[in-house]
Amino acid sequence: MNEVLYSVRNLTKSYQKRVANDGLSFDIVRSEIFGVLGDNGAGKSTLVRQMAGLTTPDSGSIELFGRDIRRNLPQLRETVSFMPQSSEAMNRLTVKEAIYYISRLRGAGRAAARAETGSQIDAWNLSGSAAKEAVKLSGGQRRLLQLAIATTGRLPVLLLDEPTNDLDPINREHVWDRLSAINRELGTTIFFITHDAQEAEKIIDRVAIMRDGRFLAIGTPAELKRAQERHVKVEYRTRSAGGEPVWKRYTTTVDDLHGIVDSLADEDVTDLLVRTETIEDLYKDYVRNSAVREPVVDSLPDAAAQLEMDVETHARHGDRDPRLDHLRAQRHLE
Ligand SMILES: Nc1ncnc2c1ncn2[C@@H]1O[C@H](COP(=O)(O)OP(=O)(O)OP(=O)(O)O)[C@@H](O)[C@H]1O
Repeated sequence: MNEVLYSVRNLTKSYQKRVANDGLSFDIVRSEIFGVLGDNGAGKSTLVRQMAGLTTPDSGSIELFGRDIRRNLPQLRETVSFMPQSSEAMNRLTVKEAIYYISRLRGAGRAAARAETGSQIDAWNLSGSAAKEAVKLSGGQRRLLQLAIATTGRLPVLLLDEPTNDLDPINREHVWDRLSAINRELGTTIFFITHDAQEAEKIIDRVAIMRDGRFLAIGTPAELKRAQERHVKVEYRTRSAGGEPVWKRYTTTVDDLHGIVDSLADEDVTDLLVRTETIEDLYKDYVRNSAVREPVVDSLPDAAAQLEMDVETHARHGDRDPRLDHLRAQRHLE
């Protein structure tokens, strides 16, 4: 059942002359995991802060369950838990106290709040710092505390502004696994902003790629990748150029892969990576080429056009290479 939970229409927000959100329209359905990727200053935090009712739009609307959020702030507070990029509100409380009081504020009795505090401390790898004041935590521990606070009380919607910022690789993986488990077990709807596309991709149902206050693309990872069908990335480090090792990177098709890999036999290759394209690759493509791309999934260039673009980019950079010649011959680009 695709019940629309959030409905955002023509949302516009400017700061002085800077347009931070430029006519955004999209829905979030119940129990989905929706991620927003975008470059610095794209307008992501502005968007999520408006969805949390903390910033007022200049124009457009944000509805939650069909009702304007600004006219229903009590409903918003009971339904939505927002984790900002940073917060000092709990600085003077210990980890244990912060979670306990949030649990109480969200309706738990004393015993239930104590139990929830214990389980949240375990769930978010905070047992080593339970008695520490928030102000004395490291950046990563503070992020884990923010996540513990956001998920305390099991509100049905989570809005998370960069949930894995400051975290080491193991905790990053843990956070994505945990968010996925919360979504699966409780049906929690999760909307987040991230720069951690590679990891986030594992749990995302839909993703939007944002730049200059607009969505360049929005859809499921499979929809966005449709245009890159059968595309693979080949990256290798070689010393054959003489002297210093250099990394070389190509986008190619599965059909052309054999020729490329065969040709590497004559090179002094020290590292080789062959992988399918990720959402992070798509994000970089969209952001770098945003001036020439149309802002909807349906108008993504087809696979051949994408390949042509990549090969031309290498050619413009004067990157002459036998493998590129091979590609050009294959695709009759010259
Ligand atoms: N309170 C504010 N006053 C003035 N300008 C602001 C304010 N908040 C954001 N902006 C501007 O609006 C634009 C979008 O900012 P926003 O924080 O939404 O971007 P972001 O995509 O979240 O960036 P980042 O990934 O760097 O966190 C930026 O140009 C920023 O300088």
